Amino acid sequence: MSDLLKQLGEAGTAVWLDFVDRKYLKEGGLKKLVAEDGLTGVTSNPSIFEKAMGAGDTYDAGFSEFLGKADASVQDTYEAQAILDIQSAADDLRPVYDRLGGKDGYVSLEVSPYLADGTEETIEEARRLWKAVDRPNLMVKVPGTKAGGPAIRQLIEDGININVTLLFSQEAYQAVALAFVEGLEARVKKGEAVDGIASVASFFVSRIDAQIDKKIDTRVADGDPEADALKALRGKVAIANAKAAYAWYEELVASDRWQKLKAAGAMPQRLLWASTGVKDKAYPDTLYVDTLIGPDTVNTMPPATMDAFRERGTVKQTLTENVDEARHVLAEADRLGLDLPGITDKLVLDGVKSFADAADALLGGVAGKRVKLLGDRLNAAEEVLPEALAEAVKARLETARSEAWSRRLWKADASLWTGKDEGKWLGWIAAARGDQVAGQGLEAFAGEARRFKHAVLLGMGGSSLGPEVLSLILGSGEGSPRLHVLDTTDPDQIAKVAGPIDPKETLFIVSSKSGSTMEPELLRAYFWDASGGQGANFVAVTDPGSKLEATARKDGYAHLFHGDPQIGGRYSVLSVFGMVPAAAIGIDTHAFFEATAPMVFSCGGDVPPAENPGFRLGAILGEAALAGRNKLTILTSPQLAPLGSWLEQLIAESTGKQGRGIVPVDLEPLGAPEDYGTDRVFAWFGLASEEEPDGLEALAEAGHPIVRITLARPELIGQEFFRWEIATAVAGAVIGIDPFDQPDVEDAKVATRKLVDAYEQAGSLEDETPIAHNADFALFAPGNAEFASADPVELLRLHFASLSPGDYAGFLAYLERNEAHSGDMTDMRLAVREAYQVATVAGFGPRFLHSTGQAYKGGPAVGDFLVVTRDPDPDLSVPGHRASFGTVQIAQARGDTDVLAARGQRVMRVHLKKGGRGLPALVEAVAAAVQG
Ligand SMILES: O=C(CO)[C@@H](O)[C@H](O)[C@H](O)[C@H](O)COP(=O)(O)O
Ligand SMILES: O=C[C@H](O)COP(=O)(O)O
Repeated sequence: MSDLLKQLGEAGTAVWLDFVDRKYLKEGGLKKLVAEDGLTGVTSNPSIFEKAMGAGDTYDAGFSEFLGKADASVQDTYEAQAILDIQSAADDLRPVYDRLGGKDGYVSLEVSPYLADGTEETIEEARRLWKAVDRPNLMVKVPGTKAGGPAIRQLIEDGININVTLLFSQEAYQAVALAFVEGLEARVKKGEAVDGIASVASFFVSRIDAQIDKKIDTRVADGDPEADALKALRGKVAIANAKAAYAWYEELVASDRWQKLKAAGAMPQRLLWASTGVKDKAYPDTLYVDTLIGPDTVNTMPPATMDAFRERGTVKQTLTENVDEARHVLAEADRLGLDLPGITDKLVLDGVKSFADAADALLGGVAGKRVKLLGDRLNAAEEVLPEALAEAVKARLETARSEAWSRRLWKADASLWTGKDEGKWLGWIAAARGDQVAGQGLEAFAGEARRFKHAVLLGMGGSSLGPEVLSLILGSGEGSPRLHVLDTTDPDQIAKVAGPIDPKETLFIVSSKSGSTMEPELLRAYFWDASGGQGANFVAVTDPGSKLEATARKDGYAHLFHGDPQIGGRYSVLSVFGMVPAAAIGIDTHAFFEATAPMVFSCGGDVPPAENPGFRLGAILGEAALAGRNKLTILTSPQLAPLGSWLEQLIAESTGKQGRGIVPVDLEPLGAPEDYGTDRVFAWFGLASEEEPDGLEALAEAGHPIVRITLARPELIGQEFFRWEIATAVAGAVIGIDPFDQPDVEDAKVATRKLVDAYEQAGSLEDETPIAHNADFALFAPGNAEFASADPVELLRLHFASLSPGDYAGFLAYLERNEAHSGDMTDMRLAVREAYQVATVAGFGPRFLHSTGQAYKGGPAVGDFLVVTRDPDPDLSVPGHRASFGTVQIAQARGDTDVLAARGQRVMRVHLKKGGRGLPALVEAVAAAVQG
């Protein structure tokens, strides 16, 4: 066997291997090279790990062992394996390191390429990797970018061995060489040792020729008059560039400045030739080794180059040979306008990008394997999309990958949306790991709550819908109270809850982020009075400093739980707003977060968009909306049905604004494919144990887009909270809106407030004149608009007749939310859907005002609304207020109807008459109207 590689090492160029792979290490490949070829080092980079881990199953055992220990992020899952490989390679090289007294025997591990622009992050990561690998013969690789320079200086000062990578130009090399010197000098100044600190400067070779040669070939083909001079430079510039760098190195180590450090024991930063596999097959495959041999250098070779050199390399001191000729080559390149500086600048950027791309591919691959290994610990999602949408989603995910959306979202980068204050609204990400509730004493509170028979939650929207989902899907624990959610001003509904409970045996949870929302304030006043002012039975959940906090303190509430001001209401279920009520009813919040964690990690900033379930879903929702499929139709198995109300608020309030966005459609019974227009996307939620309804598959077959989500058990519902929060934020980025504001909810609140204030003054609401009426109901139109007929059914017919494809019909009832009313609403929806094949939505007021109301007012102006009111009987008065609950409810209906009309929606109000047949009469009239 040839000993050319050994000779190469003896000639001063250390032989390093540019390759790592677990199987190779396990089979003793590296040890063999050390023994037979005098190998003294190893380098790795993101592309190398991508090749090693991306294909095959070598790493699967390692991944599953790691995932078995604890759930972990994709980055940690990958990194744990990379560190094991690097440690193993370092151990194989340890005898070399010991034998050479630390002069060689190193293994390199690169910091994340995503950090190439961040000095502080690079320093932090390098320190972390140094500690984690815990081997003296590790070199941490740091890119020699602008941000990398100061990091290198600091890390050398720390005493960490550094391999500076991605060096292409003389300037960049000289800058990092000086950073290295400065780092050592800083140590000397502090009286710290400088011996034993190793560094290499990785100067890339073949990539330069690949670019220069391409330029030369184009110009020659184009008949450049300097064709001969250009051709003479082919395959020469990269080597000349490397030789010039070495010449500068020689000057540096001869300088007084360096000699002082040398006297203190410092080792020089060797030049390492990287990218030494030839790219042009016309060149000898040992070109970038043969030509770059000289003292105190390193050549890191891919296996094929190493094999080639072993067979036919030439060992000769070439680096210091023909230096003048090298300078001439560089001068010629300059004279001929080949723009080496431009090329090297671009190569740095391309290099960072290509390592980032490799890291994306690697992390994407690991994410895929992780999903398989997690099995049903992670909720499944399966998508069936029509071709055009599938293409658009694919393209969006690729854009999102190259623009680093997942990392940017996790870093709260507002430029992902409209660049306003979005970055201040991402507290829900940390909350999903349980961070927001940690230390709030939920376990003790859960224990205390067991003395109550009932728990009544008073709150709206983000403060009520999440807790309702948790209580309806998971139920109360043994011995813990039952939860009743009151998010209404409807007197019947309030009485339904107030009637059966004994306030002394009831825990009241007053929940309002702002602490100033009207409904919970009125409900608080009502139940405070009913309880006889029992502070021990009340707890408050609110943001710090709110009006509710002041009330809770004044009235001696048993507990005050603070929310995070960086979490908007609809994103707050995994913070105290969801978890305090959950704890109160005996849900083990610790176990809940543990069950949620796999999705939080799957949706992590380190998981590229295509493999990231939250980003995938967000891309689907966003692209579908852009293509006119903006009605997200929620279908669920019976047990998961309560999720829809929470989802409605999240989607509608986050995306429905500026005339754009997604209108969620919940509780509309599943129909046949022809019942639906082309404006739908379907989301199905089911438990693995439940049967999927027939008909779902028919929708997919008919070309409707469907995402099917399956949970192994109900306790995994927290995963859907997080998946959909991420997806909604991403859809917002695709649609181009701020998913964290709700500009139109406020308008309805203002309109209501005006009416209620007027009532408090005058004792009555302003009179209105119906446009038509019959024995059962009267019809009102905003602004008392003129209508063509006085026949209510005819007016309803005209109202619905304006529906065209892509529109939707809405039924908004300011009534008790009960089964009978819900059933009647469903009947009206189905009648309209059957007649016009449009999407239909329904909501109970004022509950929907804090949820879908945003999209109805601010979203696409294609809604056709019927608002239903009645005079409550009996009404309920609110202690300390002139206006009763019933009056407030009517005021809310009238105020919102006016705002809807002002936003260009078609809207009519139907007032059910006292003594009439109620909602069934309207059901009949609607059926007659749409059939007529
Ligand atoms: O460690 C280093 C440099 O320190 C090497 O792994 C370096 O990244 C590689 O040699 C290059 O990335 C390979 O470049 P190329 O052959 O793909 O052009
Ligand atoms: O979703 C939010 C609702 O409008 C309620 O807001 P709040 O929690 O500040 O009372």
